[in-house]
Amino acid sequence: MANPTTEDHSHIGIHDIDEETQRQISEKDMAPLPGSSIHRSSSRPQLDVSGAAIQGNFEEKDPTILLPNQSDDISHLALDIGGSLIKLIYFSRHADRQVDDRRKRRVKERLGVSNGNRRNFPILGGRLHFVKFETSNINECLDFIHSKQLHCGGIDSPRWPSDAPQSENAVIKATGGGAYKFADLFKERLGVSIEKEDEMNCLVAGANFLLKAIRHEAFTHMEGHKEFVQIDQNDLFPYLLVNIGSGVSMIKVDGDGKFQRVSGTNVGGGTYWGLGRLLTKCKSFDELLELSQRGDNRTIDMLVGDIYGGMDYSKIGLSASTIASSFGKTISENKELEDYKPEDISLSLLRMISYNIGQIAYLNALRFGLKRIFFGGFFIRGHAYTMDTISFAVHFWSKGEAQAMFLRHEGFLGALGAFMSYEKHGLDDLMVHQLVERFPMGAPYIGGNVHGPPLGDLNEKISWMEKFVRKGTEITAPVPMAPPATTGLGGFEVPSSKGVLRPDASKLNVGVLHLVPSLEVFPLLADPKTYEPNTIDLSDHGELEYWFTVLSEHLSDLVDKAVASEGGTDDAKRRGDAFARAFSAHLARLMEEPAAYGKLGLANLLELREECLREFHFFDAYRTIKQRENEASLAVLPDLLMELDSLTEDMRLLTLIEGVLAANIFDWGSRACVDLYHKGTIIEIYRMSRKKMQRPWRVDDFDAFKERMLGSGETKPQPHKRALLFVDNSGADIVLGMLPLARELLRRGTEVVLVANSLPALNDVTAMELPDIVAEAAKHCDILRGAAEAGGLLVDAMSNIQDGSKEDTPSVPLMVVENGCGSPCIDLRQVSSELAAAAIDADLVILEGMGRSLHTNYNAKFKCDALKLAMVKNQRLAAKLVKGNIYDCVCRYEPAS
Ligand SMILES: CC(C)(COP(=O)(O)O)[C@@H](O)C(=O)NCCC(=O)O
Ligand SMILES: [Mn+2]
Repeated sequence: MANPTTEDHSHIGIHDIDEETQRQISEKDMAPLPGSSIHRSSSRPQLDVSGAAIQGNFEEKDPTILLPNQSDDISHLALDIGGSLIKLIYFSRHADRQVDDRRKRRVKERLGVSNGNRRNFPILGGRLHFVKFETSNINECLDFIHSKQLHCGGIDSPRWPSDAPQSENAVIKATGGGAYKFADLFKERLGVSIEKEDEMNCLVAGANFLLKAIRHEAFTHMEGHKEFVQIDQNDLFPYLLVNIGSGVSMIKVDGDGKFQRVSGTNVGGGTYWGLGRLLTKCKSFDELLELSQRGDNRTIDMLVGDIYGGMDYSKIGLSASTIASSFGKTISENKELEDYKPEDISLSLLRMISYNIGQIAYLNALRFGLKRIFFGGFFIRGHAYTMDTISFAVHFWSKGEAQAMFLRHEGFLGALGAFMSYEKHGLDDLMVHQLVERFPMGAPYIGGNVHGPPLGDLNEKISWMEKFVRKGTEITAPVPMAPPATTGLGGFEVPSSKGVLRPDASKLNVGVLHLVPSLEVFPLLADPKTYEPNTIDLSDHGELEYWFTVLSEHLSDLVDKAVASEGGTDDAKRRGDAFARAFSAHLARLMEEPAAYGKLGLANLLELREECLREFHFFDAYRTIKQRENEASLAVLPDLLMELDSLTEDMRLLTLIEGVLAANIFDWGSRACVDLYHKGTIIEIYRMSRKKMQRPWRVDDFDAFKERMLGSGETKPQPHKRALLFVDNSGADIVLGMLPLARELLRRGTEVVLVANSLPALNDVTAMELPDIVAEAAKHCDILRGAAEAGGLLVDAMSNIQDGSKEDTPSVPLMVVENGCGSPCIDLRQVSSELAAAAIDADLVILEGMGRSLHTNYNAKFKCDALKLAMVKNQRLAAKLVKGNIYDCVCRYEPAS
């Protein structure tokens, strides 16, 4: 079976080259390379449609079109070269992993699935990576571009550029002063020309894109507390954009491309860094910032209390601790520069500049009647004190009327804007649900700098992880960053954080953006705007700590499984180690700052684990377990079906639901359950679990569900037209639980769509595995067979049906669709287009399992009838969610809302 990988870099072929050799190669190869440039007939990139061909099925609606002669490379890279920092954004395509999956094609034919709602280039998805460098180390940036071949397509590109025709006209989009200053250097070293884009245009385009397309982009930061703000796309304008770079620009933004620079100040990041360097002898901006963490500005600043003998000046609302004059105290004391602590100077300076910017920003907002102010630029660096001070100034002067907001991709506005100016990629109409932010994985860490994006090559990733280990405790996370420092009330007190701002704290604070054009919002959500997938709020620290511990404790077991799934080879062990380190590092990182990559829920943590496994090429750690359990369960299925068929309709429905709940015990993600599995065979545990199914369950809406299904008294209700069954685990769960339930629905004339994972996660069954399981089950059951045939599921799998008792009665179809994710949970804001298409005619949704119906979606409301079925296999969750105990069951039925 082909591995459904998220990316496949095997074509890169540099596994065998060690790092040192690679470095040497890239050093000596820095002259323009043959093949490093491409044809450009004008400064605007244009599509070369010669030789265009449809990829895949011709009959498909909106098929992918391959342009073999189109160099899509240039749009892979854009830069913002500022006075102190270079910000780089590049795009890597998802490697083409189209498998000849007939199930997919059948589903498309049957359901009329489109390629999402996007028709433009690029039809294929990809990733946006964010990287930055010190401008003074521009060579490091050039090395990076060169080593990843970003100027000619990138190593992630399906087309390796060696055969690309050479031209003098290769172009990279760039903004910022350095686009002018370093143009010759780029030409000389990489053989590419820089096309300059207007800085203000870029800032605005970048900010608009982020605010519209990224779910948790904007946040407030007051008194150390970070809160994400949901921006309504239709109510975004006007706003004030304050970009704090070396200097500060204040821009009134009225729409896309509609803006005016209304003000600015020359007192900005450059002032802090310049003055700070002179006064403290610090060698870098980050060092200066780190120093401020330990400072006390009261030794430098003149406070109201200093003037009023320790008293507040309450008549005009000034507390004793308010700063009356920044640096004012130094005039009255007979001291020299050396007598002051550099820490105190740095803090005082930081506060003075941040406050001043906040105040000027507010005055400009007032001038134009703007309520919202977004602050961006690399001066902020996600630094709590800076944000608190700015927020305080805005809040104070506006008397709470205006609000300062910050952007997670604060430093990349200009670079993003430059990237957007390549007209052909059509990023401008991306929707929030088509972008998935993922944790940056195994980022390279060179000379104290995190270089952000995932490394293309597995071997590289592993050796970086090994390097982390060699460096010992110094590095706890691939992307180290500032602790959640709080600065006390209004940013006026001494920073209270005991944490140390690491020297490389501000390097990166964002994940990798995955562009998945085919994702859609699940159409049956009652209110997508208010939908929140996560049930458990991890902003509660106790909760966070608990789940971190659970995942950490589970880790060694998981590594064993993963390594075994790859044959237990030395290579697998090495990857297993690297995976464990990377995952622990991410956990440590998130423990320090849970909101580092946007709002964090339990579902994100569980998905992170799966992503991390895939990153180290463990594509299906539970493969053997799943196979074993499927076989064992399929062997007893005929007996179960016979037993069910002997029951009355009422009893059968109850037994079926009991069966689903009982079989949900087979969950390799639960510590308690895994311990159980040592105590008996699958069938023994299944029997035991079924015996314990005493009603009432902890949440028990069975009677209401039964009434909807069977009616009461004489009246027989209409059967549902189509049911979507979100299935969970392999083995007994799917074979003895969900399939028999599906069969019952089919028997009653309801079409059934089994919704399964696109990628493996724990022991969950995947959409790719389901057709074979259904085919096996159908060998023993006419209902399943007829329906699977009607749904086009059996065409390949059923060539050798054993019992010849095929009936010709027309049947409602049984189908399988993928859900678009590879996690034990599901975020219904981002599902596959085939699931979205299948949902159109559905009037019943059944969510099964802890991940899909408890951790996520327990509180989700649907436009149609919904049934949530799960066994709670964790004591804490049972207590918290249903005030019950481990192994309690949930059968929650909610009619259409
Ligand atoms: C990962 C899971 C959500 C999977 O459960 P499922 O959806 O298969 O019912 C669950 O196993 C879980 O929450 N495990 C961690 C908690 C524990 O080990 O107790
Ligand atoms: Mn599961």
